Amino acid sequence: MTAAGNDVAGSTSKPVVVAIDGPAGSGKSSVSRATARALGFDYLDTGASYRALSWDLLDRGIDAAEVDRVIEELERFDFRIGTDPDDYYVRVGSTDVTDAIREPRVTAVVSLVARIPEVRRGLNERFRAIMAGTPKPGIVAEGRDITTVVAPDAPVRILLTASEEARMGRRSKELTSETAAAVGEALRTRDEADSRVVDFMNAADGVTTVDSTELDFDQTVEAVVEVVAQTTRISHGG
Ligand SMILES: Nc1ncnc2c1ncn2[C@@H]1O[C@H](COP(=O)(O)OP(=O)(O)O)[C@@H](O)[C@H]1O
Ligand SMILES: Nc1ccn([C@@H]2O[C@H](COP(=O)(O)OP(=O)(O)O)[C@@H](O)[C@H]2O)c(=O)n1
Repeated sequence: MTAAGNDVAGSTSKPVVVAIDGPAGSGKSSVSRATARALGFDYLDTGASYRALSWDLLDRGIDAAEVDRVIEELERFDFRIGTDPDDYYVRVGSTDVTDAIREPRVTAVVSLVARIPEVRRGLNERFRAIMAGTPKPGIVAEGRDITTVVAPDAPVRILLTASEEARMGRRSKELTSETAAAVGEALRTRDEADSRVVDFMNAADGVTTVDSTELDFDQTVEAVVEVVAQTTRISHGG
């Protein structure tokens, strides 16, 4: 798999980027991580950085609507993320926020933070630096605008979708502190807000759609790995 990855890039020095976008609950994080593991690649969860910045703003009592203060905070935002699929962590300064960034209070403000263009530009620069700096032969990067804005030239670009019902069902299974109805409503509201900023519901030109509605987790990972393998074959002229 490692050698195949280098073939996609056509070089041993430039890491292969597998870009994956999709709505909340489509399986981006879990499927991307498992795909990275299967390919011997790194894994970049871009949503975690939007969440970490949101956590940091809440921690400092900064209102996400105060755009100037958010931008100021972004400049000093000391953020670290683990890109090894077997060693995932998220840190802000010396605080481990891996679990805290999933709390509903963070989820509730993240779209407000993510709609600020300066925030997107600043974080995108960090994502590109992380992708370019991976010591692995490739990196699976997932979010909402990886296939279109962050890495539009990636050799493999995938839109991972699932029906709203399936996505809500998966999410309500994992968050036990909230009712299924509350989880569903929060997810719908967030997708709506996020969709106003970037289109992650329709595949852009050249982006392959993987619909996981009828697939279980392992089948979804296999489907994504197959898209990567197909790209490799195409690059070989076969
Ligand atoms: N194809 C699938 N079938 C069933 N459950 C899945 C599938 N893909 C992902 N999941 C589960 O759904 C939940 C949401 O997945 P996650 O990776 O967090 O999605 P996202 O990052 O797109 O919000 C997780 O608990 C994950 O294990
Ligand atoms: N590339 C990205 C990734 C996330 N985001 C924002 O970050 C939030 C959290 O992303 P996430 O990937 O952790 O969300 P889930 O789909 O895992 O719930 C999203 O709701 C978006 O507001 C973004 O704007 N662009």
